[in-house]
This record gives sequence, structure tokens and C-alpha cells, in this order.
Amino acid sequence: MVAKMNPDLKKERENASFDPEKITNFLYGGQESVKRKRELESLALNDPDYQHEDLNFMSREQQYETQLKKGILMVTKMKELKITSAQDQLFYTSAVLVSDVHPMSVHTRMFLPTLYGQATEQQKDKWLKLAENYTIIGTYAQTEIGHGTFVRGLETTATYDPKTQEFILNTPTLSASKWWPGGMGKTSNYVVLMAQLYIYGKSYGIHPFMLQIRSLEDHKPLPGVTVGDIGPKFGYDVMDNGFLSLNNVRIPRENMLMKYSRVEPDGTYVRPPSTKLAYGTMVQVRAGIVMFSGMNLAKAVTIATRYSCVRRQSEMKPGHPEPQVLDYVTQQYKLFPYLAAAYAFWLTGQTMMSVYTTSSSQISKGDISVLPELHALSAGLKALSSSMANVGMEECRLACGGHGYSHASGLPRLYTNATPASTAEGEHVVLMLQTARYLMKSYNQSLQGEKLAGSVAYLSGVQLVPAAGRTRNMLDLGALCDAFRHRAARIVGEAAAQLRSEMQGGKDQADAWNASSVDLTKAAMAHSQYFVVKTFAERLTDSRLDSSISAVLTRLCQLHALHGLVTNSGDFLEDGYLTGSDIRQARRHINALMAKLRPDAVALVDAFDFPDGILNSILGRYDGNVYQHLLEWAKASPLNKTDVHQSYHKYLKPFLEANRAKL
Ligand SMILES: CCCCCCCC/C=C\CCCCCCCC(=O)SCCNC(=O)CCNC(=O)[C@H](O)C(C)(C)COP(=O)(O)OP(=O)(O)OC[C@H]1O[C@@H](n2cnc3c(N)ncnc32)[C@H](O)[C@@H]1OP(=O)(O)O
Ligand SMILES: Cc1cc2nc3c(=O)[nH]c(=O)nc-3n(C[C@H](O)[C@H](O)[C@H](O)COP(=O)(O)OP(=O)(O)OC[C@H]3O[C@@H](n4cnc5c(N)ncnc54)[C@H](O)[C@@H]3O)c2cc1C
Repeated sequence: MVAKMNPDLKKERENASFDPEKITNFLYGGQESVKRKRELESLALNDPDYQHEDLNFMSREQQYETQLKKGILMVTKMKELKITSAQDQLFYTSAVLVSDVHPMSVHTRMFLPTLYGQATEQQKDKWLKLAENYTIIGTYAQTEIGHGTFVRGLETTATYDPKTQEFILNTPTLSASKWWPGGMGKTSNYVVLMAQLYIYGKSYGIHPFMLQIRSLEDHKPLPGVTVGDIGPKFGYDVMDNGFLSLNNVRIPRENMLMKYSRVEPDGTYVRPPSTKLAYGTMVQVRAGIVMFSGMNLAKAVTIATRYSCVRRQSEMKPGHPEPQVLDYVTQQYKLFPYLAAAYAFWLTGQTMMSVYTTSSSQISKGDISVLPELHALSAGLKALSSSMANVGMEECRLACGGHGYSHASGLPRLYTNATPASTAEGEHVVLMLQTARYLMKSYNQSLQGEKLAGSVAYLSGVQLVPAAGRTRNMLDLGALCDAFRHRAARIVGEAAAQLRSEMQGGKDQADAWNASSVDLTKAAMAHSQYFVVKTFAERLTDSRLDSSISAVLTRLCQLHALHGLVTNSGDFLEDGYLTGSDIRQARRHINALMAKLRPDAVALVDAFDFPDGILNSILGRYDGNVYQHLLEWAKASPLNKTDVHQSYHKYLKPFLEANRAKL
């Protein structure tokens, strides 16, 4: 029997101003792609082999085991079903894994990409087939217990022994133990080990090495290898993040991944075109995190928006029926800016991936000139998108009141699994400072008359003329982009001036940098926000966009820009570029935009096209039948298997009886 749709949600869908399918097609790159997505999703969601008890009811060990079994089934089935393109794999795996990963995820996302990116053709012949085939399962072992951010400061050593033509691997101190690599605790039998290369006593910096850590026969750690799981974390329960220490482990010379730098048999070192090429896998994952953050935010907003139409609370007017909570403007103000941000990062994530694809093909042809721009852009956007997603997902949880706190909402698991994206793959501030470094360099080049290209092109010849007194239409996307560009250029210029003045005051470069670093991160943030607003606006100029959806998407873009502008209003007012009256106008526009978006809110989240199986949220169900399913879910809790829990007999009964006896 098909359950009836909640009448409130039904009405919302009937009243929308556009057909969500049109936006779905826009978001996923066309009708064909949406069709394929749905086929793959239903293949996964209807496959009985993937069904299991709710992970939320399991211990961590059970979760690990369940997700490992699922991951193995998934990679096996993908091969059988010939699901090979990256896009198809993403559709299928998202439906199998929901908001989790599996213990071999880092194998797919980092170990394999490192082999593709860092191995010579000969090395690929040797290892790629084994790795693609999951004969060997690997992870990316870089972070140590003492250092994660400071990659140059890693302590693990790979010392070349020309006599045997081997590297001797060691974690010479406690702080050198590898710590965190996903899947290393229990699953992997190989790692890409990032270690300091030493030849004849001289250090050559961090390089990648292929290292077998467990026997392929019985999975026991190999001699000299100590390895295990690092214990429970804030989330990511299914993943066996691991520790690893190494004591004089020898590997053949050929195990150094030598696409870019080489060690010859006699110990001669051949330099890479850029030492930063060894960081390539991190750049790839950072670029992917922009989309990942947009999607996670989209999931959270879908849950909270649908639930806010089903949930009725309080009386807006005395004696009147309780309104849907989404009719409270404060509730709209909680959710709609993040709805807009989810669209913004979804679209920017696509742009980031296409920049990544173009740049990496240039790099593989030997043109490394694109590396600094790629690094700076991916670092800033990764940091901005993941932090915005964190704040937004939490706001969505709060917007669901008490039920948002239950695992039944899907929000706690979504949040705890997604929030490491701010830390892992480069900590937020650290990455913002990397972008700032590029901005300072670029800005100084522009002062010297150089013409800049790419994301920093606007820094050349920007006119920092206060434009007070000008009347502007704060809904005009061109004017909004101009405002964000002006703010970014001004803050970049001021951070550069501060840096200079700290140095003129006697500080050396490093101290001046540290003293200016709050302003420098602000500059990187303003630059990244400008890029997102501009990208969102540019995507709306697509001539294929149907007018019914371009109207509503334009509202979202305006809201995204105006909300960013109002929450950072000081930045726009400080030099008089905008006036108090502009900001007041912006606030009024936000209210008006929210009122216009209100009837379209459900259609806008439906357009993300997350089936219930992927949202995995009772509050976010498409049919809105929330309460009935909340009760059923709670009844399934292991604590409810019996009416009287065994602990009653063990603890509560004697306690109650003892208290009664004391009366
Ligand atoms: C968990 C959730 C995640 C979500 C995932 C979503 C999708 C997938 C799902 C699931 C599977 C995957 C799961 C993944 C899990 C996480 C994996 C990990 O965490 S692996 C470890 C990552 N570790 C870091 O990121 C270290 C951060 N630190 C660094 O990168 C460096 O140490 C850095 C950048 C902070 C400094 O590097 P310097 O010390 O070598 O460089 P300096 O001296 O500062 O700069 C020298 C020059 O190099 C440039 N540079 C630095 N890095 C570069 C790069 N990567 N590319 C190009 N240039 C770079 C700089 O801009 C600078 O340039 P000039 O001299 O100014 O021209
Ligand atoms: C879930 C998860 C999965 C992970 N998976 C992997 C993996 O598979 N493989 C792997 O190798 N690693 C992995 N990591 C490790 C991860 O990459 C690091 O934790 C991350 O890069 C941050 O480094 P850190 O822990 O050294 O933080 P720290 O650098 O110690 O950060 C602590 C504080 O110091 C500040 N700070 C540090 N340096 C600077 C600076 N230069 N300027 C200003 N402030 C600074 C930071 O802003 C932060 O506030 C994972 C981590 C997590 C949480």
C-alpha cells in the first residue's frame, strides 16, 4: 500500500512556482544524467544485500564490520555491473553508503589517486592492477601523532642504502608514529607512506613510498610494523583510522613513487619539477570537498525544510490553528540562507572540479605553471565550503527542535561524518593562510604592473574608490558581485599593507606574517566568498536555463550574496563603499526574498533529488509521515526488545528494594 502524503507537504508541492525536475536536470548536468543517477540509486537502494540494522543501534565494532561487508559487496557489484565512470560510481556509492564511508574509502579516494598521480608507468604496471582489483588495499599514511599540518616537519624517515638498493623506513620517535590514516587500523595491507628521504645523510624532503604493512596470507603485521586502530572519535565510527610505527623496515628502491623525483641505484637524487607535486593527492581531495560540502548542506536543508512544513507549533494569532513552523520568518532566516548556500557550493563545486580536471591534465603534460592557482583556489574554497556546511548543518539541526537531536533525524550522523572536512585534508585556518600567501604574492605582482590571470585577475588595476552617495540596486547581481569584488580587493590590499608595516616596524617576515595572520585569513575568506558569489551569478547566465527556474535561482543567488553582505556588513561599510542605507536596503530585500522563496522552499529541496534511502532521515521523509515513523523507529531500539530490561534485575530491582526496606 502506498502511504498517503502528509497534506501540508502535498500542498507545498502543488503551490510551487516551477517544476523541480527542471532544476534537478540543471544541477546534475541534464536529463540523461538524472535518469542514469536514478537507475543507479534504485539499483543500490533496492538491493536486499545492502539491508542491515540501523548503524545507530550498533556498537563501533559492529559498525566497522557491517560497513566493511557493505564496502566489499559494493566494489564487487560495481565491477559486475560495469559501473566504471567516476560519475556513475559516485551515484551508486552515495546510495549504498548514505552519509557514511566504508573502511576502504581512503583506498579509493587517496591510495589509488596517489598511484595514478605519482607512480611511473613501470610502477603502475606493477601495482595499479593489484590495487584496482583490491588484491592489495591501501591508505594514505602521512599525518603523525606529532605533526599533521606541518608536512615538511614529518619525522618518518626513508634512508637509502645503496649497498642493498633499499630504503630503510623508521618512525624514530614517539611523535613520528603515523596517526589518523583511514582504514589503516584494521583493513589495509599496504600504505603510501609519506616520509623524509635521506641519501648519504642528506635530507631531500617528503616523498611517497609504497609499503606493505600486513601479510597477504594471514593479515598479520609484518616484521618491524606495529599497527592498530586509534579508538573512537567524534564521528566516522565505521572507519578504522589507524596508528603505525616502523622499526628498520626495508623496501626495495623501486617502491619510492618516482614519477616526479627519483633516486638512482647509486643514490643520485633527481629533482622533481616542483616539490609540491608530491602534494597532488591532497589537492585533488580538497577540490572534491567543495562539492561534498554543498551536497551535505543540501541534505541537511532538505531534512529541515520538509520537516518545517510538517511541524506545526504555537499560535501565531490567538485562537488560530498552529502554523507550519516554516511560516515563522525567523525559521526562514535560519534555513533559507543555507538553502541558498547549498546551491552556491553545489555549483561552485562543479566549477572547482572542472578547474581541477583542466589543470591536472596540463600538469601531467609538464606545465606546472597552473599549480599555484590550483592550490590557492582549492585550499580557500575547501576551507570556506566545509566551514559553511558545518555551521549550516548545525543550524538545520537546531531548526528541527528536539527531534533534530535524535539520530532518527539523520542530522547528527550527517554532521559528525562531514565535519572533519574542516580539519582533515588541511586544517581550515592553515589552508586559508595558504590562499592568503598566494593573494599577497599576486597583489604585489599587480603593484609592479603585472597583469594577473585566473581567480586573482580582479586584483590588477582595481579602483578602490569609495562609491558612497551612488544609488545602487542591491538586488542587481552585477552590483552585488562588484561589492564582493571591492571588499575582497580592499581587504587583500589592507592585509598587504599591514604585513608591510609590521616589517617596516622591525619584524622579520615570519613574525610580520604571524602578527597579520587574522587579517590575512580574512582576506582569503573575502576572496573565496567573492569567487563563490561570482560563480553562482555566472552559472545563471546559462542560456539553456528555462525562465521559470532562472527566476527562482536568481532569488537564491541574490539571497546568498545579500546574506553574506549583511552578516559581514562592517567589511562593506568600513571604507564607505556601501552606506548604512544600502545595508538597510539589503536587509529589506532579504525579508522580501524570503517571502518570495517561501512557497518554493519544498520544491527547491526536492530538486536536489535525494531519495529517502539516501537522506536516511525520518524528519526529512518525502511523504512527511514523520510521527508514525518516529515511533516505529524508537520501538526498534535494542533497549525495547523486552518490556523489562535485564539491568532491571541486575541493578534497579535491588536498588529499589533496598530503598523500600529503608522506609
Ligand atoms: C574526513 C572527511 C573528509 C571529506 C572527504 C570528502 C570526499 C571523500 C570521502 C572520503 C575519502 C577520503 C577521506 C579523506 C580523509 C582525509 C585524509 C587526510 O587528511 S590526508 C592528510 C592531509 N594533510 C594535510 O592536508 C596537511 C596540510 N598541510 C599542507 O598541505 C602543507 O604542509 C602546507 C600547505 C600547510 C605547507 O606546505 P609547505 O610547508 O611545504 O609549504 P610552504 O613552505 O608553506 O610553502 C611553499 C610553497 O608551496 C606552495 N604549496 C604548498 N602546498 C601546495 C600544494 N599542495 N600545491 C601547490 N603548491 C603548494 C605554497 O603556496 C608555497 O608557495 P610560494 O612559495 O608562496 O610560491
Ligand atoms: C576524520 C579524519 C580523517 C583523517 N584521515 C587521514 C588520512 O587518511 N591520512 C592522513 O595522513 N591524515 C588523516 N587525517 C589527519 C588530518 O589530515 C590532520 O589532522 C589535519 O591535516 C590537521 O592537522 P593537525 O591534526 O596536525 O592539526 P594542527 O596543525 O595541530 O592544528 C591545531 C591548531 O593549530 C593551528 N595551526 C597549526 N599550524 C598553524 C599555522 N601554520 N598557522 C596558524 N595556525 C596553525 C590550527 O589552525 C589549529 O587550530 C585525518 C583526520 C581526521 C580528523
